[in-house]
Amino acid sequence: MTDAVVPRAEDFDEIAALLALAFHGDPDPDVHEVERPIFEPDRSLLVRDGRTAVAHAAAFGRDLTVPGAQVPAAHVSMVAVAPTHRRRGLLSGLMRRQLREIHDARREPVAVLWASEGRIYPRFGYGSAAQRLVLSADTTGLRLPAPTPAEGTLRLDRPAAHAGELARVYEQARADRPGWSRRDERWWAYVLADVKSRRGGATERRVLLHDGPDGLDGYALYRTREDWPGDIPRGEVQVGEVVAHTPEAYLALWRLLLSVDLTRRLTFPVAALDEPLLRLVDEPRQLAPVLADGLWVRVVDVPAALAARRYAADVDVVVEVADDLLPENTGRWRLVGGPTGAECTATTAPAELACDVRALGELYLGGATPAALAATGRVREVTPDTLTRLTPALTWHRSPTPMENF
Ligand SMILES: CC(=O)SCCNC(=O)CCNC(=O)[C@H](O)C(C)(C)COP(=O)(O)OP(=O)(O)OC[C@H]1O[C@@H](n2cnc3c(N)ncnc32)[C@H](O)[C@@H]1OP(=O)(O)O
Repeated sequence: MTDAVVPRAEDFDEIAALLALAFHGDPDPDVHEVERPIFEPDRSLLVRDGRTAVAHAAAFGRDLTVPGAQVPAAHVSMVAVAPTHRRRGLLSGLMRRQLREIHDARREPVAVLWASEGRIYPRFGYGSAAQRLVLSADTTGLRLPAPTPAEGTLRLDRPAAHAGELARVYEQARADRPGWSRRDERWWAYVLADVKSRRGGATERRVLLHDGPDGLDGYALYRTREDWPGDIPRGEVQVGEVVAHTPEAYLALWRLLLSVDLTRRLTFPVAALDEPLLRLVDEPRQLAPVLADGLWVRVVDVPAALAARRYAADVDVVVEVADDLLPENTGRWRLVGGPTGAECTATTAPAELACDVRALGELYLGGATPAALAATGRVREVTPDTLTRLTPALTWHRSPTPMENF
């Protein structure tokens, strides 16, 4: 078996075949053509046994919105180990090397990923940072507040014709949404790609565009799937993302999505924990929200990461961090910051709070409270009242949202 190597662009099909094997799919040239443009070979690591690819992990360079700022983040994905080579430490080797390379390059203070299973990544220091609600709604009789004249007009179309407009709406909203990643043209093409074999029996993707008084101010991406049990219409609306700048746009989009003729169900797997829809419908229980993990954050460079985000209130605290994989992070750090900026430096002062690097990841986007993590034992209050003092600074006015499973 070889040590992990950096693959070449032409190795992509082999890597895609390994991913298909690990994720129980068949190699699909249509999927390959969608994924090829986002593949960054020089950010990938590949292990071969003889001439066969047996393990792979990739990273993509994208900016991530964090509380009050944008941070370059290694977006880790395309992780797979062949069934014949699992549980021999190949993933562990790839994760260790990948984290070391991200750390030493000093460009990206954090790494992020979506996990196929929640138990895989905590051992590598990833913390569940942006949880989501998976909505599986029974829309029968579900009502929203009555429309007001301020609601604008809706247009329905194929998304590819509107990529530029969608990008503008998304980009404007993204600045205030921790957990959202920047999408350049390549990523918009990836997000809007609509491979037939991946539709699961649903229609092609559609875009619903809302025009308010100042033009386009919201959109929704969705599909529908027909279902006629016993000749009774029970179709499903599958919502991918909803972005709206105004309450009127938000309401108008959801009004249509919740009332598509011949449908009785709606799914939306990436609702925010503070999703307004839960407070708008007349029977929130019919949305049947289920809590799930979404975006996991690995703080790779503690002082750079803590200095890069903003804090909702002034903070001055000494934190003792433990990191088994990147020992440079282990030690005491003084964080001084607030709404306009922050500094984080090594210190010999006594610690007021102690935590492992996984807990820092959980706290990083402002979604978890220090007290909740103290209850897990991953955060320890050394000086009384530190948890109470820190909570308003570390949390944020919006729940972080895992917007896109990359
Ligand atoms: C960001 C993403 O791309 S997420 C996608 C991840 N990929 C997949 O889920 C595809 C299918 N699964 C796989 O390819 C492999 O099983 C992987 C990548 C999840 C794990 O690869 P492996 O090489 O088997 O992991 P490795 O041998 O390094 O395991 C390290 C430790 O994690 C544990 N572990 C690894 N995967 C899992 C799992 N799915 N569930 C539970 N424990 C796991 C191992 O038991 C081992 O524990 P130990 O150190 O206590 O013995």
